[in-house]
Amino acid sequence: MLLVNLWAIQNDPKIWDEPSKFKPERFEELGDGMREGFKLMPFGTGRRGCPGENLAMRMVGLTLASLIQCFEWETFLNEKIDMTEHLGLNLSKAFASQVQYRSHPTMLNSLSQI
Ligand code: HEM
Repeated sequence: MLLVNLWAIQNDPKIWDEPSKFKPERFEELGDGMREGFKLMPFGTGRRGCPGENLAMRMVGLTLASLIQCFEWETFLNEKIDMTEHLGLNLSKAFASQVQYRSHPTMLNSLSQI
């Protein structure tokens, strides 16, 4: 079995400018569904690459946009969210965030009909 260290590739400063910074604009020039070669492979690649990639790329954006558009989010006491990474086979946050949310006033009508 071959395990590729994607974390190392995706955090390599020789490949990415300031790899640990949140810079979504670095992907702006990529068209819909286009890849960044072998520099970014969240869905694997080749024959065993993820067949759900196109669906996932649409659903993740749609779900995130819906959550932002429909609800107002805040942390308790307005503390900053700790984005420290927990290193393991999968990358997750080291500390869970506690947030509270309420329906956005302009969305109340639509949400109450779901
Ligand atoms: C953000 C969402 C997703 C991520 C990050 C993701 C990531 C991956 C990765 C890394 C692999 C292994 C690829 C490899 O071995 O090279 C994989 C395989 C697979 N994924 Fe996804 N996936 C996602 C969503 C989905 C969805 C929505 C579906 C189906 C509707 C799906 C179905 C599959 C299947 C069936 C495989 C196994 C393919 C094979 O072994 O031939 N995935 N996925």
